[in-house]
Amino acid sequence: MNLKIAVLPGDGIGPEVIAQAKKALYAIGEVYNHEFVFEEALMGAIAIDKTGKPLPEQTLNLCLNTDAVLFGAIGDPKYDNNPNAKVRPEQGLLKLRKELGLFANIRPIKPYKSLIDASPLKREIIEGADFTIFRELTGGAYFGAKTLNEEGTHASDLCEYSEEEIARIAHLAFKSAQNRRKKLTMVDKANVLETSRLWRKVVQKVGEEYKDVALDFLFVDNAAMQLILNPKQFDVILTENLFGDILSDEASVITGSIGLLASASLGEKNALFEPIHGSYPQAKGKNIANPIASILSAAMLLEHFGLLKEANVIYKAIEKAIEFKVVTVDLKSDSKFGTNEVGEFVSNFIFSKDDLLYFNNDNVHIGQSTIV
Ligand SMILES: NC(=O)c1ccc[n+]([C@@H]2O[C@H](COP(=O)([O-])OP(=O)(O)OC[C@H]3O[C@@H](n4cnc5c(N)ncnc54)[C@H](O)[C@@H]3O)[C@@H](O)[C@H]2O)c1
Ligand SMILES: CC(C)[C@H](C(=O)O)[C@@H](O)C(=O)O
Ligand SMILES: [Mg+2]
Repeated sequence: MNLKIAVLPGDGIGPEVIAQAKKALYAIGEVYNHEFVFEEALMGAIAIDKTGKPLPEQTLNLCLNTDAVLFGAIGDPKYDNNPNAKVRPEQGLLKLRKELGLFANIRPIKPYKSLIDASPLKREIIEGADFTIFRELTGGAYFGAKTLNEEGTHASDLCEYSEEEIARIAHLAFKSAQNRRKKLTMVDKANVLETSRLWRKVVQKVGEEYKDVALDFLFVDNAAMQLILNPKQFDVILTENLFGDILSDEASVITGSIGLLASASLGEKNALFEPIHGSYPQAKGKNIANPIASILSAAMLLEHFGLLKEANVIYKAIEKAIEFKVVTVDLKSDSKFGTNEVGEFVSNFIFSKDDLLYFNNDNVHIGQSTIV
């Protein structure tokens, strides 16, 4: 298969983790005879520094005219700590999501067996948890009208949703539930918010077309608690933009690190793949950021194009990296391995075609060669 992939490394740890995802895709291309053509472009704080804009036209045009986008992370403390900044890195990402029509952000959450103890939650609570969050990505308070009065003393963010915006992601979430354990939990704040009541009404109506899926509802405050108390109860969670953002960071704790969580952002025509974490500026340039979320985002990209065998090789490589403890310090505080070594392990695993992997003397070997 030939795929043109726009790569937006972004800020902070973005370039380091995306380099590892690219390595994995390159190895897949070589081993399975696919041609992946990568083209890099600017977005975020780095784009503001170089062009004055967080999403330059050139980047947007590239993303609109490509098969898929692989995105790292954006954001920089110089903007986070300055509420008066009018131009901000995050505007680039939001504009890109809107322009590409990426209304559904899919965030799978499943702890790895050998990492159960990396989570601060008890084994019996998280073992067997396996769910996916469908987060609406182009509506809600993120995109509604924003105001700030002249004195700078009063501000507002309008939260708006239309029936159509809710229905299109609801269909995707129900279809996903049909292929899983057939349960969909809609999370909202329908006891307070008008938009949430519209969500409930529309989701109930859409649900009539998916009678084999059990639909239930949770208020978001309770959902935040249930995620930690009993995450096994969830199969597919469907929610609006802001709640999905917050709940998915919370859910990452179940897996042991936010550095493990990947996502796919899908629209009618375009697709973007991104880790759920941010630019983690404290780790920039230190070779300590976990690249697994980005590598798994690349695997989701392959899956999106029907390259299931190839995606599974990456999933297996990550499982092996975790099993052999070739992981970054977020997962093992005394680890001697960094971002690059995890990425090397994964690409070596792909090139080795799963050939006799073993561990001795603190090194991982494939066949006769030492790979980390
Ligand atoms: N999609 C995105 O680009 C995105 C997402 C979230 C935040 N941000 C931006 O990132 C900047 C920092 O935000 P933040 O500190 O709230 O969130 P963050 O996700 O960057 O980091 C929060 C914490 O998560 C952990 N973490 C994150 N990524 C990790 C990784 N790959 N490996 C290991 N640990 C990791 C670290 O402990 C870190 O302190 C801000 O400017 C914010 O706007 C961007
Ligand atoms: C950086 C920010 C705009 C973004 C969001 O809130 O959507 C991030 O937190 C995410 O989860 O992708
Ligand atoms: Mg977020």
